[in-house]
Amino acid sequence: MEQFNLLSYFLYTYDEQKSTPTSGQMVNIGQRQQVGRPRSDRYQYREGYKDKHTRIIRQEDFELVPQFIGKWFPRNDDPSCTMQYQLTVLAILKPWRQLEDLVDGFVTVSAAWSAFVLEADGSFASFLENIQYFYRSSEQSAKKRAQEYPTYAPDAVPEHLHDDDELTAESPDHPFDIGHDQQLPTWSEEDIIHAQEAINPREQAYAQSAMECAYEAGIFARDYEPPTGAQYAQRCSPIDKLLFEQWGNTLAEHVAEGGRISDQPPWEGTVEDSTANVEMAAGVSAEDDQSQSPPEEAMLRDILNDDQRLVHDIVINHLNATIRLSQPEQLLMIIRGPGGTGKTMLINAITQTFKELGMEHRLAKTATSGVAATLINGRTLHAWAGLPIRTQKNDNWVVGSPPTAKKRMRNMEGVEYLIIDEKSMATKDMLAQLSIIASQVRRTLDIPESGQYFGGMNVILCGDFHQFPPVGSISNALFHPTAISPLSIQGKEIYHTFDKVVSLTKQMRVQDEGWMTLLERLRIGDCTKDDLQELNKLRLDIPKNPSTDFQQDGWSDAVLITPRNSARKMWNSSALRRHCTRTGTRLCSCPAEDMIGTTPLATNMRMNVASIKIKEIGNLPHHVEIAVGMKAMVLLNIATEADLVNGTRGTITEIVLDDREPEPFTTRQGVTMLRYPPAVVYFRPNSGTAINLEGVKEGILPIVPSQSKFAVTDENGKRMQITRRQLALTAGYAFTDYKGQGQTIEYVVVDLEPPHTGPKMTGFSVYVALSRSRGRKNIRLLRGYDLQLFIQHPSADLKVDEGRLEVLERDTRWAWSNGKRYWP
Ligand SMILES: Nc1ncnc2c1ncn2[C@@H]1O[C@H](COP(=O)(O)OP(=O)(O)OP(=O)(O)O)[C@@H](O)[C@H]1O
Repeated sequence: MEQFNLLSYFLYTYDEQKSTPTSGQMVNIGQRQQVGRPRSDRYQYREGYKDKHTRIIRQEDFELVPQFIGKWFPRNDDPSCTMQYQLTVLAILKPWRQLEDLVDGFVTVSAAWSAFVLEADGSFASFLENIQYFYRSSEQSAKKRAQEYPTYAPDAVPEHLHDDDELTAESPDHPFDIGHDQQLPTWSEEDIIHAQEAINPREQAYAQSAMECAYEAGIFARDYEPPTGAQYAQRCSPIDKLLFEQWGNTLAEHVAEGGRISDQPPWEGTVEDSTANVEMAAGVSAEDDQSQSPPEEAMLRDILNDDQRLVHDIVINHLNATIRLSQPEQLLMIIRGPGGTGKTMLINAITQTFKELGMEHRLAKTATSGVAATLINGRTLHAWAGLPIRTQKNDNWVVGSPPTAKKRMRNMEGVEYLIIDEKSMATKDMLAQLSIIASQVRRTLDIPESGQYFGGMNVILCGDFHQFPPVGSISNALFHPTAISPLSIQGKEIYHTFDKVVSLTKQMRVQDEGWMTLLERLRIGDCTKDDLQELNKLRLDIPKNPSTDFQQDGWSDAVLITPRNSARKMWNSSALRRHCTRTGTRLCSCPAEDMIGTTPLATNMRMNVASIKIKEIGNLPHHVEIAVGMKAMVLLNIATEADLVNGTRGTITEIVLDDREPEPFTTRQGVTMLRYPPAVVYFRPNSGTAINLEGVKEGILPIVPSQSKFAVTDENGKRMQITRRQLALTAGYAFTDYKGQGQTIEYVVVDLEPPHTGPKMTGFSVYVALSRSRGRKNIRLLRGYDLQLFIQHPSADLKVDEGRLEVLERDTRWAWSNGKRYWP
């Protein structure tokens, strides 16, 4: 074995404990008998090393493929890394025990290398050839790409490769021609795109198998060729561009300023999908769907069910006492209720009554997420109260920076009632911070000291603890008993002072009784055998189930809810190609525009950026694919007040290209590769919009590229600040379960297959995903699921807290129904 090199040592030998009988042998006590393969050769380790082990040479027909972890091997034609190349190859192919054996008495590495090359056998040459093959292939594809698409990456292919000569095995880059002076770029455009799109193989496998189910079910064809003859979008003029930028700034101000623009009919925000282009499926008539659009003049309180009405009346009764200056005791109330029981509708009804009484300035509506805030025409709690995103030791978040302090004063002035929706995502820390900030601001506003939490402000927590818990850890959730930091201890105390509790129980979204009871049991992990059979009937991957016609209106644009981004991306990509093929529209790929100051990034820097996580570059993707008429979703809070927030869904109605855009190039796959993000895309949000910009059609909002700034270290270790411009948009045919929270979806395909990587699925995520539809007619399961999530409660701690809330609710209802109206 002395002559084994590192590669052959690992490929052809393995380690085993001396006492274990080897495979291929059968040992009989008494009479030793050998059956099967002959015994393998064994070698002792050197004295002092692994005494109880032997090294065994593998049987001849045993095949292993080596996988080298780490960066690619250095190339043989780059003089700057010749020594590294030679040492790497020697380390792998030359037998050695100590590192100095690599040079074997020679003075220089290059002399040791030459001596070794002279004696090396054929396998050595093919090993080197394989290393170099990678570089040759990479250059070939870069060259091909440059020919196909000259404007896309003019700097990616060096001048000398633009000639027509094919590189062959006899070309100057033969493995033994070391040291000629070709200076090639380290990365090709292909490498950069690979790095940008790099995805964990297990994630990829998860997504790929989701797509296989979709192909089998007839949701997508395996190949689509978007039409290349379709009309190109127009370029804008430099003057138009200024106007678009102005629009972008006007919208952006509505995040920073927080000023209301106009009043939106409250019910508009409760409707998930624009049904304008989507015909109702058989059996669900437009009349059935009246719940979505109450008549214009109706007072929403008139259509509330009994539970909704009880909450409404408790709050308004308190308001009336406040108006009469009766100084009612502080209202700290919890509204509970499974998804679809009308919490959002109730908040909108309460708002309407506040308005009717001329008291809207006394009410602030917030939610823990942007989408939930939009649905109630409110703000995120963080933005409204100026809550710190991350608290650091010396961070003076209580007083806040001057702009934050000013914003808090403006938002809280006059407010006596605060609604916080989506309480499942609120944390104990958040509640404590809010209480401290509100008390501090109210003191500044000269509101008499009450010694109460939130400075005496009335607070209503609304939502369903069975939906997503806070980002990070479930132990931060309000219901969870863990409280270690002073803030969370205080938050827990505050949460426990909420004493008025009402649950909404009547299901208003789901119209299918059987599905409703199944969801009720699923919520508490109490599904029966029949429930599971019922679920199986909805699975698309069970051949005996009746097939669903995915060409039919409604189903033809069904939305996927999946736990993983990888599956979301692949589904969106296919759905977008299907859209372009169906409608004859052009598919454009828009790259992000990255600059250092006014200079575009060099190739190596682009490669550095490609490998950074998208979250660290402001959530603006490397590429965005768009087409006119496509369903899209907004990725950032572009304009909270204009309902353009992270998760807003809508349709792209028009694309206008950047004025610098060169003649667009279309790939063989039918994708038009743009050089810059478009100057503007016009977007029609499904939930309507409260703002109308001059020069823009009603109901449409212009989206201009968003900007993010981030830092990257260059080859010399210097930090460089990069500005990225990109559309904060993605296709909206699939989204993650997290983004599904709070939405009603007309036709939905749900993927519950346990992911292979990352956080596990929970009872919460399964419940959120399955409770988006109105019934079994409109929902399908893409494939299997983890049974456990259906038969065990999602959280024992939640169960305990629910017991406590039930007692409070009994008291609340008893007092109310016995004529005690709480407040004078
Ligand atoms: N009293 C009512 N009369 C008619 N329709 C209603 C009523 N309450 C709610 N709805 C309708 O029921 C559907 C679900 O209501 P809503 O979105 O308010 O529920 P939710 O409890 O907020 O759901 P989630 O927890 O999933 O966000 C909506 O389409 C809404 O318009």
